[in-house]
Amino acid sequence: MIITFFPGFKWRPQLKLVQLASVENPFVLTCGSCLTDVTVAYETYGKLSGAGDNAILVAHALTGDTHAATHDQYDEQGWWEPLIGSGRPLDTDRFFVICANVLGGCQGTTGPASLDPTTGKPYGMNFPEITINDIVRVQKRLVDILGIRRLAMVVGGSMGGMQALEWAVHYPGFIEAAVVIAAPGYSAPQAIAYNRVGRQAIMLDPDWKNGDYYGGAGPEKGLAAARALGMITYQSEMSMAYKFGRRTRKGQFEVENYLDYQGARIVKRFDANSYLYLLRALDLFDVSAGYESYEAALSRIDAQVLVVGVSSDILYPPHQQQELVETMRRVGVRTDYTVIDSPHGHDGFLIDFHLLRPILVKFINKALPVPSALPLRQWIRFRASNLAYLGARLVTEIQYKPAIIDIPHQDSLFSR
Ligand SMILES: CC(=O)SCCNC(=O)CCNC(=O)[C@H](O)C(C)(C)COP(=O)(O)OP(=O)(O)OC[C@H]1O[C@@H](n2cnc3c(N)ncnc32)[C@H](O)[C@@H]1OP(=O)(O)O
Ligand SMILES: N[C@@H](CCO)C(=O)O
Repeated sequence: MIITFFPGFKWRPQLKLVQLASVENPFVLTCGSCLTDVTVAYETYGKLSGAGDNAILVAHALTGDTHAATHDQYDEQGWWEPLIGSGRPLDTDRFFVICANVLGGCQGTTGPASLDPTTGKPYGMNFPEITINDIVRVQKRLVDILGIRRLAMVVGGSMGGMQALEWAVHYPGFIEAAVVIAAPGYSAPQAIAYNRVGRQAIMLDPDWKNGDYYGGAGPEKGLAAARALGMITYQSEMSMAYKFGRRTRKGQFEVENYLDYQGARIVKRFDANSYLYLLRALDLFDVSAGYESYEAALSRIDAQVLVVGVSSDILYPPHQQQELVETMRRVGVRTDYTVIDSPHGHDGFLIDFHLLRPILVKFINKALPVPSALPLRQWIRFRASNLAYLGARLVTEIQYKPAIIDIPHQDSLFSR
């Protein structure tokens, strides 16, 4: 087993590592290349039932990791904290929740920063091209090894939503339900265009060194610029107006400070080569790849599917989800569709938990009904945690005033 070389890899006590490919059992990628060592990092919550049928796979987005939620009160909050846990929509009293770092990532799973067994050095750009289908097939090896007979559900937003859809198409009969949030059936040219510019920012940084920068300074400026571009596409005109208005600090607009901050943060926690490979996997995503047509691919689905769009998403706008939904319905897939009315843009799926909670609960109750009524204690805990969360969110919303209204125009900044 070879673990990742990336210094930003964050070890957590609950992280588990498993080797899913070896020389005897290689993993053949869509591009035809072979990986003879695939290690996957994952975290789990709750208990697997004796029948191995209560597992939910949570698929993370581009720079996500295995830590979707806390394991105990001392633990750091996860990126989907309000949705996973006892009494929450992905109820760990009932479900066994798994979140694995994707193939090509840098948080424990094999990716470009891992050591290439043939050279003993990090793969860098020798890492083969990967696709969402490859990511999902690695996850299938993981769930098989964990003793899961059939997944109750796969759920994710953005790149995670693409994985959920890919699961439904590639493994019909193995998953009961899929939730596809803020993701299309295939990447549109505009999304590919953003990714292209992001990749160029990294590759034009002299410190990128054709991907061979491990052990030295990496392309920090390039990665920060790529992330800044990404962050713009994850938000909306309205959310930026709300958050930053035209306020300035330290001689910059606040929105510039914000992008600088996000750029500085990504270089500490993410590997630039992983960023390149995963952006490419997003570009290549087309759930119909390898099938006769889009309809033919989607008609394979026998899971119940919930598609959720975010009203202000400029990256994968709701009309892309609507097209996916219409096609699925046309070919007979049981499909629910909702658009959350959010000002937060694409990343609303990481922010608007108060909107996602009831949608997920309703869908789970429908697609995965509880065999018998919930015990009273569990029901009370569920309702109480729902109310507490809604209360906290209401307070935040009230404080969240549109800053743009009373911010004076500052010409001086433009002459810098
Ligand atoms: C998707 C997965 O599977 S996991 C990956 C999820 N994580 C990410 O995407 C990381 C990058 N994205 C973010 O940080 C996003 O903030 C979200 C989507 C997670 C949350 O969004 P919001 O709640 O709207 O937070 P917001 O964007 O306002 O603030 C985020 C950070 O910017 C900082 N910030 C806000 N305004 C400014 C500013 N004007 N100048 C500098 N920094 C700022 C905040 O302090 C906060 O810092 P922290 O994360 O260290 O606490
Ligand atoms: N903000 C997400 C990407 C888009 O959803 C992430 O960094 O994973």
